[in-house]
Amino acid sequence: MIKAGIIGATGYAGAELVRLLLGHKEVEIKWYGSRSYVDQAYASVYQNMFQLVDEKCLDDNMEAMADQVDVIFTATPQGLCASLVNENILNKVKIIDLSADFRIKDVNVYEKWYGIEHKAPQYIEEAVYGLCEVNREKIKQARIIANPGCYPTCSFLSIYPCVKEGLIDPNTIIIDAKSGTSGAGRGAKVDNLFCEVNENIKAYGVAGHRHTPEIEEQLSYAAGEPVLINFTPHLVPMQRGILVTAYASLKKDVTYEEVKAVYDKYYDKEYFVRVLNKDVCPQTRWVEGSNFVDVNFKIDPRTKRIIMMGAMDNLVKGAAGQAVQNMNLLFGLDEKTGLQMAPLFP
Ligand SMILES: NC(=O)C1=CN([C@@H]2O[C@H](COP(=O)(O)OP(=O)(O)OC[C@H]3O[C@@H](n4cnc5c(N)ncnc54)[C@H](OP(=O)(O)O)[C@@H]3O)[C@@H](O)[C@H]2O)C=CC1
Ligand SMILES: CC(=O)N[C@@H](CCC(=O)OP(=O)(O)O)C(=O)O
Repeated sequence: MIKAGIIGATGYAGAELVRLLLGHKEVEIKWYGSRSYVDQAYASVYQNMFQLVDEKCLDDNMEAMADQVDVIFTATPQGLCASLVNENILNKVKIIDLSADFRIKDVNVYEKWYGIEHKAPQYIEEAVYGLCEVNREKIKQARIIANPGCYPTCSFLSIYPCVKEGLIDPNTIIIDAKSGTSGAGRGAKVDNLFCEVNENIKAYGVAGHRHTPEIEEQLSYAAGEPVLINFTPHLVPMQRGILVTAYASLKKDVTYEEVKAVYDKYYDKEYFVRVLNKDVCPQTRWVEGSNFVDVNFKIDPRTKRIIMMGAMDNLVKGAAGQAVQNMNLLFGLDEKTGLQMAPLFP
């Protein structure tokens, strides 16, 4: 059995990790880490875990945790994982960080966009960006996994084949994305109150959202050249789900069949990326609660642009599910272990 500890088990991403790991036949959760609920029963914080989890919440002592577990998930605010990790810990356990601390290779870019000092820049280079569909082999050898951001996962996987095969001019990419409010976490914020969110849709972080450099960096690797994008997220009155609609100029005339062949080349063997049938648009409801990303595209011959679309559950493939997928790779398990649940509907 793999022994797991979660720092931030009481947040939304952490709670989703608990749900997924309870259903994983090779994992035992040994440490439910919290900041505000230390010594309180985990099931008193999340009543869905009544009679399923008997343990109490513990603190965020990563050193002590590292003596008791094989893998530590950090589902905590930006900066916390970097402030805790050290060589002694990394010699004992694998770290899967759901925050952005190790996603961006240039520490100056991280510090500029996140507005905080990076406390462990010495580990940025060795950390592996945990997008399994792209970095599978590197992930297997890693000590630290930088679990990708939710918007970056959905955006990148929707666009990746077109960039990788040079079908589009990557510097014309515009990404319009929408997220349910669980993406903002459980912490109380006025912007996320029911009256602010319900019956409303709003853009935020326009021309400045912190996921912009993460998406640009990954697209740059795929394109083999620096890529600049426009990225606009929107908050929508749903609990879960991310929908991405991305636009880019085609470099040449292409047919549906040619582009479909490109998507199939990258995703035919990828269980968690479903390329939908012609003219079917991804919808968040058809991936909810699952680790699937549904993608598709439509060519607009009038404007010579292509519209690339993706839908995903921000808490599953966008966070906890992807973290479990990474853990499976790290421990030599079938990548799908514990993640083969069908999407939830209605
Ligand atoms: N929500 C999402 O869809 C996604 C989130 N993520 C990332 O996952 C991480 C967690 O996000 P999310 O679950 O939404 O956030 P939440 O606000 O819901 O949860 C934050 C968690 O971190 C704990 N925490 C906060 N401050 C500290 C601290 N100083 N020391 C120890 N623990 C602390 C909280 O503990 P307590 O509650 O006990 O105070 C809580 O368990 C973030 O880095 C986020 O970017 C990534 C992809 C998607
Ligand atoms: C709706 C909402 O607020 N979403 C969050 C993104 C989700 C998240 O927690 O970010 P990571 O994926 O980088 O960890 C945001 O815009 O900051």
